[in-house]
Formats: sequence, C-alpha cells, structure tokens
Amino acid sequence: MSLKTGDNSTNLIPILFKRVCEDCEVFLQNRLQNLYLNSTVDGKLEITWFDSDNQTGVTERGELLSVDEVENCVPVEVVSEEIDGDFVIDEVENCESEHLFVNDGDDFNDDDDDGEFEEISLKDIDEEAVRVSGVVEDKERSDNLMGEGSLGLMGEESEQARFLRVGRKKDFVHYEQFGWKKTNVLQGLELHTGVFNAEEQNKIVNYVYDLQRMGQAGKLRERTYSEPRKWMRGKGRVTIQLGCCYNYAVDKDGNPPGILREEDVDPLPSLFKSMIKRLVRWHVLPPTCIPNSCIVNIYDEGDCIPPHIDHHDFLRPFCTVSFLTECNILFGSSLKIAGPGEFSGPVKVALPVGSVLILNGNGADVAKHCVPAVPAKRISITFRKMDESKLPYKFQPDLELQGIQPIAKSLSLSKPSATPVVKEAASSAKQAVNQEATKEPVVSLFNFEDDFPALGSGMKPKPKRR
Ligand SMILES: O=C(O)CCC(=O)C(=O)O
Ligand SMILES: [Fe+2]
Repeated sequence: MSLKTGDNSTNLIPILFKRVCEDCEVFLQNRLQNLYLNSTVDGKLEITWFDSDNQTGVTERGELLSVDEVENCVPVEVVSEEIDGDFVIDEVENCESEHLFVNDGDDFNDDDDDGEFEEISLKDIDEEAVRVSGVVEDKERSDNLMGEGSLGLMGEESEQARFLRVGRKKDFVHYEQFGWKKTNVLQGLELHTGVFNAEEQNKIVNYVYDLQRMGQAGKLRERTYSEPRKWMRGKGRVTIQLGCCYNYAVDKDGNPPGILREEDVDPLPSLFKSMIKRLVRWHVLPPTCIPNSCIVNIYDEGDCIPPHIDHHDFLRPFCTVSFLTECNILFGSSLKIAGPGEFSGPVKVALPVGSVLILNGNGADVAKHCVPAVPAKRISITFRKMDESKLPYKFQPDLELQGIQPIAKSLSLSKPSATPVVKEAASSAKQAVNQEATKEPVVSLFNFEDDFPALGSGMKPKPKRR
C-alpha cells in the first residue's frame, strides 16, 4: 500500500485515468472507490483500505496504518464478542468488521440423455444428515443421490419449464459519487427468483435443521457449527460452515481473518451440491465459478448480519439463497447503525424465499451489504468458491462439482412464452426491490425485464442516470 492520496487525492484522478483502457479504468476505479469508502464517522478514525497480505490499513486520508494501528483503530467502530473462538460481530458501524478484519444438481433434477429431466437428488433427510455428520465418504450413497433416487420433486414439469419460469433482475442501479465520478455501486448484482420451489425449500430447510441438531449434539466437526450466545436483540446468528472454516476476525489464537486453511470442517453435503448444480445449470451462477464452500446462516427473529463486504479469499460471483421468511438486504457504500440489529442504507432489496441473490462486481466489492433484524426466523445459504491459493490444506476437490454445464437455452426461450407465470415471476422480482429503504436520497432507478423478453417486445429501456 504505497499510494498515499492525502487531502489532494482528487487531483490524482485525471492523471490516473489518462490513456487508460476501459478495463483498466474499471479496475482503477474500484481501487479508488475502496480508498474513498468509509471515511471518518463522527470524527472517529476509520480505515478505508485493508491490505490482507500485509495486514495493514489505510485511512481515508491515505495514511498507512501498521498492523497494531489497525488493531487499535477498528475496535472503535466494531463491537464484537468472542464466542467459542469465533468472533461474532454485533452492531458494526460501516461494516468494518468483515470488510476490514476479514478483508474482510440441480440435481434436484438431472438431465438424462433424452433431454427429459428427471428429479434426482434429495434423499431421505435423516439419512443424509447422518452421512454429513462424518460418514461423508459414502460414495455409493452420494452417487445414488445424484443419480437415481429421484423424489420426483420436479413432478410433471420439465427442468426446461422450471428454468423458464425463473425471474431475473440484473439491472440494479444506484449511483454514488466517488471523487469526481459517479458509479453504479450495484453493478453486478442479480436477483433470480423462483429457483427453488416450496417443496424443495422445505427439504432444504429440514435438512438445515437436521444439521443444526447434529451441531448442537456435537456430531459435526468442531468448527462447522457455531451458535452464539444471545444477550440482546440483533446479537448473533447460528452459522454452519461447510467446505472451509472462515474466520471473521483475528481469533484468540491470533489467526487472521479469512479462510483458516488448517482447520477442518464438514464437506458440502450432496443436497447442497445438488443446489449448486441447479444454480449452474439454470444460468444463475457461471460454470467458471462453481462454489466449493458455503455458510448457512440461521437467523432467529431479530437476528441480523452487520454491514460487510465478503472476504476476497472467496471469488466473485458468489450467491445467497433465501428460505423461510422474506427479508430485506441493504446495499450502499455506507451503511449506518439505526438501532440494535437495525441498519440504514440507500438501497433495499427484498429477498423472496426460494430466490438467489448473486453478488458480483461493484455489488460485491464497492457496496457493502447487511441484513437488518429479520421479522421472523430465516435461513440463508451463501455459496462461495474459494480462491485456489486459499484452499484448506486438507481440501479435496469434489468430482461431482466439476464440469457442470448450463442447460441449453432452447429456442422456446425466444418465443412469446412469457406466459402469465413468467410475468408473475417478473413482477415479483420487480416488487422485490425497494430503493426507498431509508429517507436518504436515492439516485438510482432500475428497470425490470426478463432475460428472455418475448419477441417484438422492443428495446431495453435505458436506466435513467443523473
Ligand atoms: O443472509 C443473507 O442473505 C446474507 C448473508 C451474507 O451476507 C453472508 O453470508 O455473507
Ligand atoms: Fe455477505
């Protein structure tokens, strides 16, 4: 971190951007934005940039902070408590918690050769839970889960029909000013609705409950299950980590934030691999970024996740799948504490159950996100691919997760197949977004349109810009 912007940092910008190609401009812009984020709050020193390699930070004014200074600085803004070796981040002003310290198949149905899709995954949940509990090497069962053994969740519908009904919103827009430049801090965000139907959600939720029971009974590996002490609203949430152990903040052993490579957690169970397969097959996640880890968040009423940017030990895009209760997720480069477990920010996106939110680009790296106190019990599963160089030492790549390919977008996609059902999905995705999250001015507008508009549906309306 040798760049010192100082008070005259904006003077550097025209020079930095001179004769720079478009790609480099985006890259530079992102870097600069990170430098500009999180200025002082109420006169307290905040760090705008955390260098995870050197464990140093940079203040808004470009001052380089040593490891010690970073450590001394952050507790001013971060309230966290250590619970069983894990830091549970509570009310956090401006997300510095995870951002700084942490630097932060579908085989629900499987396609067979004749082009029909047959339900394949989801075995008996109890059996599967036992399998996950440590008997994960049961390859035969795993094969069955991914192959035969259909529970018929797809019913009479083909995978193609289900795929067509997914609502997709990819045009989130909210401009924020960084120095002289306005940036869409939501660029890269996508909301896919109707990816998991009610029956599938039920299976997944019951499975999560089984995992939770096993965690409580000490039947999962030590770092897999974490249940915080709750002493007030907004405190903590249960987490189940699979595929890797993620450290939210420097822990009692002095481990830095990020993936703890030497720690062992339970691997992704087949059911979750089935979910991942669906996400890739249904064009929700790209085949180039297939997740190999996940964190299950179990929120009781009033639980929250404070503002943060997901650690860069995880690649982009990553995604979060919602269950049980619709809730809002807030986005913005600056998110504020509004009360115990309550936050405010410029953009509010509703997350319907069964939906998948993709975080990528600025939406993952410039805007912070948080889930304020949820109105009722909620579960989310965040799937992320680990950076190759950060894989746990004992990590075994999973063959089931290799070579997953998206299904072909058949010709029917371009037919006016925007049946009422499709429209319904579209409008529910549209309703899912509310940019009047707070009283703060909202400068962005967005338009919903399905990925696959009906023929003759005309040109894309352009997002309005200021
Ligand atoms: O619960 C959610 O939807 C968000 C979870 C999240 O931000 C995370 O796991 O990093
Ligand atoms: Fe997150």
